[in-house]
Amino acid sequence: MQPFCSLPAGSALKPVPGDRGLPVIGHTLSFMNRPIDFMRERYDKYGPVSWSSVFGLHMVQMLGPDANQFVMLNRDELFSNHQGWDYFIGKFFHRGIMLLDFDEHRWHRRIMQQAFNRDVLRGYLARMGPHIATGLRPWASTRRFKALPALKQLTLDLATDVFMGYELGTQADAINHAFVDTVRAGTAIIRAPVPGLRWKKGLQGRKVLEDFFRKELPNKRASQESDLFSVLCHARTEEGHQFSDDDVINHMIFLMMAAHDTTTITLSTLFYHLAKNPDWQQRLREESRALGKDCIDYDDLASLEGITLCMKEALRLCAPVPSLPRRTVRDVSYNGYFIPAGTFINVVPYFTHYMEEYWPEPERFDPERFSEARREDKVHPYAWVPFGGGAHKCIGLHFAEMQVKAILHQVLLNYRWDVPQGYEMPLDTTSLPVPADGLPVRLRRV
Ligand code: HEM
Repeated sequence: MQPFCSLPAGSALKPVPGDRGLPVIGHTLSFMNRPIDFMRERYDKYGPVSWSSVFGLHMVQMLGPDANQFVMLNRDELFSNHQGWDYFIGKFFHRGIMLLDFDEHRWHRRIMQQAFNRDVLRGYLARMGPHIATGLRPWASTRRFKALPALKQLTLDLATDVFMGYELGTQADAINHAFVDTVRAGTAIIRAPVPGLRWKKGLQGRKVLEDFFRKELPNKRASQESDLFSVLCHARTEEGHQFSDDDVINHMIFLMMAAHDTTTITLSTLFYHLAKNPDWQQRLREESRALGKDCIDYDDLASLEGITLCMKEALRLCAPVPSLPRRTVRDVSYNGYFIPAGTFINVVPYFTHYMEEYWPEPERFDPERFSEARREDKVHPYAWVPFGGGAHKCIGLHFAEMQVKAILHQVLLNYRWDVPQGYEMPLDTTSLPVPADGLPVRLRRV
């Protein structure tokens, strides 16, 4: 064990325990390739607060619901989002709202909130229904169907309409690649622009996206439509605050990323578990049939109870944003430990969701654990945190619920799907967690 730092003279606090790991790469490979086992080992060895070297940084892991609450609520403004996320994705998503802090963040969030109020959400959902129907049609004739690429394509097509208000046409591939590259760049091990590697591709991706949004911006300023791009151009607080052109571009790039991969991951996790649990799949199908309509409306959302339970369980089993980085802006004392200003911190929803201390049989797909009769998530307000918490809590969580329900509803009405007996989905956790094999399923029309 190596102490993280020396203590201030006369301090009654303890130094954070931990160890660096291997020379140069530290614990990066374990952190990326087997995050839950790695965190469990650290937790069992050192407790909820420990340090290790990952991605070239000395990072303090603060594990478990209490630590989540302390860091995410951030009551005394001890933790900077900007300084945490900037190291990983700042080059690709700079000035995205998640990378802003404190007063400046609040200023942007108040404007952005208008793009996510109930009436605006209603408008987005109305746009989605017909696009989903069109997007699902070719699935039936796809040979060797894989859920991940199909869902990714569908959510991207939806985003281009709901977010931007038009079809991308021939530009679709370039924009899709640009997104994939910018997202993957965040977890590059070689953090320098070496041609062909993640970092460089991420920079190129950002440039493609910036040019695209800047070119389209004057049209959006001039018209007033119901898509998100247009809403952001016109959003105005009561005090008259509005986004500049640069703000709109930075927020659009961030929002497309924040919405796209997270929703795709949630849907593929649902696809997997519903394939393995045909009783649940059928229960949800019957619930959808009972609605008696092809496309759901906003007021139907609450009645799709089965999907609500399954979605919560999918988000528990595979948190699309597995860990949240922060950096201390002042010295912090937590649980008797001294954490100096300038320390990288990591809170880990992914690990929290597998802690058997809070979740009975954490590996098991058991949506009923969220039912009113059981409410296992109530064991601690920060035990189930797929959307984070505090000032930076996901602004798109209702959007995500709406989109997942709208898609799954139509999939259930049109298809049934399964996987071979004994199939276990391999997860690639080197960036955001996705099925490593694309999740091949056998799809049939119902
Ligand atoms: C299942 C889907 C989603 C999950 C699991 C998810 C998860 C998260 C998490 C964990 C955070 C907090 C990050 C932090 O504290 O550092 C966050 C923030 C954010 N999310 Fe989501 N998200 C999802 C969908 C969406 C969608 C659909 C949108 C937009 C349409 C969106 C937009 C945002 C934005 C803008 C932030 C930053 C908020 C702020 O800093 O004030 N997310 N999300």
